[in-house]
Parts: sequence; C-alpha cells; structure tokens
Amino acid sequence: MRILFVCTGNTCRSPMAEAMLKHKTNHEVKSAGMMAADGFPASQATAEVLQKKGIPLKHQSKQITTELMNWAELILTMTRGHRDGLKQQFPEHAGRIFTLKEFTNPEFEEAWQQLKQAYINLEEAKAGNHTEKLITIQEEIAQLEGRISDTDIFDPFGSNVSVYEKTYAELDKYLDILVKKLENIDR
Ligand SMILES: N[C@@H](Cc1ccc(OP(=O)(O)O)cc1)C(=O)O
Repeated sequence: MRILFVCTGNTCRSPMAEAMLKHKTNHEVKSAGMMAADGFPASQATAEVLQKKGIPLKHQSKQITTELMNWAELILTMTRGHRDGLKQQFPEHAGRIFTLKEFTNPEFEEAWQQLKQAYINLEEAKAGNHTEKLITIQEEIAQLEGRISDTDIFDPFGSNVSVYEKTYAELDKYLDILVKKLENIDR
C-alpha cells in the first residue's frame, strides 16, 4: 500500500514514522509537512534516535502537495489538527485521511463521538434545569475527555533526545498495530 505520513515541519515525527514503517514492511511510504520548508534533513535528534535503533534514514523535508495526496492510498497524520487541516485543504481525499492513532485504535474516534453527544446533552440539561442529570453528564464528560486526551503523537520539536525517544516508542506501538491491520486489509 502507498502510505503518506503527515506532520507539521516534516523534520521530526513524520520522517521518523516513514523510516520506521519502511524498516518494518515493504509498503511504499513517504512523508510531508503541513508547513514544511523543502529540502531540509530530518532533525538531529530524529537521526540520532533512528541510528541507535539501526533504522536507515534518508530524508529531505517537503511540503504537502496535491501530487503527494494523489499518490497516497492512505494518509496518516500525527495530530487531529493535521488531519482536519488536510481534510479542509483536500476534501476530495477526506475518506483516506486519519490520525495514526485513530486508524489503529477506533476507540479514540468512538470517544470523540460520545463526547460531542455528551456536550449536547449537557446543554439540554442546563436548559431544562435538571441538576442531577447535569452532574452525571459532567462526570461522563470528564471521563471521556480523559480517554481522548491522548489522540495525538507528541511533538518533540526543540526538545532533547530523550523526548524524541518517547515519540519513537509511541510511534513504534502504533506502527506495529498498523502493520497488523494492513496485513488484514491486503489479504
Ligand atoms: N516550529 C518550527 C516548524 C516545525 C514544527 C514542528 C516540527 O516537528 P514535526 O516535523 O514533527 O512536525 C518541525 C518543525 C519552525 O519554527 O519553523
């Protein structure tokens, strides 16, 4: 499958995800940034973390283009912000754009839908002066917000290598799930 990873600057997270997935599988993988400058190498810390793990990295940053979007069969973003921005910019590709975490873990999206509904319920309870109901809904909202607080891959930009290592570990977890999911789709 042709997979495109998208982050902000295309120097930290998406190049890391690209190198890691290429190392794990034979899928065709590329990466790009929503606000990237063209032609820069991956950040020093990204290179360092990948080198430690023995993962080859050959990278030049690039801005997202229509051509790349047309090339990709699956577009996986690092955050919900990237996803929503891409969907706005390329509505014709909306059905193929997901955050990495939501694509590998549908529970996140489910919780978002439930949260949206809970806020509607909250407004209704407020309008109807249903105090008891209000408390129950507020508790539900707190619980759902806890579940979705973790939907983005953390941006390590400007941090030290140990933070990049955490990003690596997070990516590694979700890329392993992605690999399994793609095996099932390919079959
Ligand atoms: N903020 C950076 C842009 C940037 C942001 C995030 C970033 O990380 P990533 O490549 O993971 O999006 C890289 C670069 C700038 O000052 O130009």
